Amino acid sequence: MSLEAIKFTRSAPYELTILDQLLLPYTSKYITINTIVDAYNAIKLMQVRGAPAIAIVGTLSVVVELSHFLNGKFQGQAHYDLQNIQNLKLQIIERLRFLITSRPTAVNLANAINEVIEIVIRSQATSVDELFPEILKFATDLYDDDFKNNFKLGENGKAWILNELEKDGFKGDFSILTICNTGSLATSGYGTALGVVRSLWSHSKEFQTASSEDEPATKKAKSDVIKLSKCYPLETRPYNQGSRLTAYELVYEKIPSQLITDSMVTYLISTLNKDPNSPPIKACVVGADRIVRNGDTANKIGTFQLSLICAKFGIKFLVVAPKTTIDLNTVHGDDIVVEQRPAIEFQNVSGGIIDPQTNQVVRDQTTGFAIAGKVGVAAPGIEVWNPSFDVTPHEYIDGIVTEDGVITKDSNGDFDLVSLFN
Ligand SMILES: CSC[C@H]1O[C@H](OP(=O)(O)O)[C@H](O)[C@@H]1O
Repeated sequence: MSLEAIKFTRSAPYELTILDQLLLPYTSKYITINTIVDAYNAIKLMQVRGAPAIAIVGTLSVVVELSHFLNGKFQGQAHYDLQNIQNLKLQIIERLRFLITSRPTAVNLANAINEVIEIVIRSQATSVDELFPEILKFATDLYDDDFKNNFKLGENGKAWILNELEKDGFKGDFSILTICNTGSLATSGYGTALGVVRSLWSHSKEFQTASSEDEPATKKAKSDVIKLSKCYPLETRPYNQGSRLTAYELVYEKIPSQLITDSMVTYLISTLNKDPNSPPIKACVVGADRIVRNGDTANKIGTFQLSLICAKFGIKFLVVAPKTTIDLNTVHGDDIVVEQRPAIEFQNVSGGIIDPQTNQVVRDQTTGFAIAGKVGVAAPGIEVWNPSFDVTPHEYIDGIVTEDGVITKDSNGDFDLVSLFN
């Protein structure tokens, strides 16, 4: 098992490989990215996905492509005029603008690639050799900053949730909801919203259940400690990032969890939160693909209705994302372009072939890889609507967790995200 979505060799020969997430959770297989077009295809197909991860893979693909040209690996290639730096710059920019179109909603990719374009335009380099180090530095800094920021997101989100529950007079164990995949598989590692779950679970482990020799007062004190007891990831139809990827990460981390379908949320909350013996759901953490100036947030389809359900039940609803996911140039969520995915991704379900006798996935005897398969789940001829994301109005968001802290709304119900960049 591996949770490392992206592997990159930081010295020559530069090598970029990605974990093919279409094969998870049954097969861990890395595929090599040699060119910008390889990255475009892998991102478009969602072999790699998650707003931060696709930005990192996109920028690193420029590094490996240029390094291969420098090493003569692509002899006779048609893309670049290596004898004329101005022509070369225009050719790189053209390929970068193509890369951005692979997934239009997640702003991280566009933000990162536009910064690479700026580097290319402003560079005084007179050759690829001189331009290459500038792009390499940007790409590796993006990777490293994302990883550092994810731990800050986790800690900031953990502290805010625990503090809010304490302010509400809550005591003891609680549960948490999350949708899609926002963990190590969507980022450089640790994750955004799922990083908050990881940080909350680390906190809980400090207060393992009271041992038998503990004094009664100590036992009571430990039982009053506000701590995460369980995570409920949503399956996240139709691509099943929750059941395939988040569940895979939660099992790997041994975080107590129970997978639910997207349609079970309301009934789970209404029954669990009435049961005095069950840790109630008190928070929901979700990722983001684009947070616009007023706080409206594009995220995986199903997030908007999840926010409405949380509002109904008084459950804290947090968007967790690095500042690279904020788009101040777009003011309102109505102006976000929501990517439509192919109907076939809804009409079919992909996974590992199951042996009906053992109910275990069937594996290739040589490679150990699961035998992949698809089954149709929609009536032939029925039209489908398959938006990859929806837009949650900021009214239903209690806080936006960033690496610089948790932003909450002012007395007018408005978020001030501009202050994050001053
Ligand atoms: C930290 S990942 C952010 C975001 O990306 C996911 O979408 P996809 O799996 O289609 O790339 C999901 O919306 C996550 O919340």
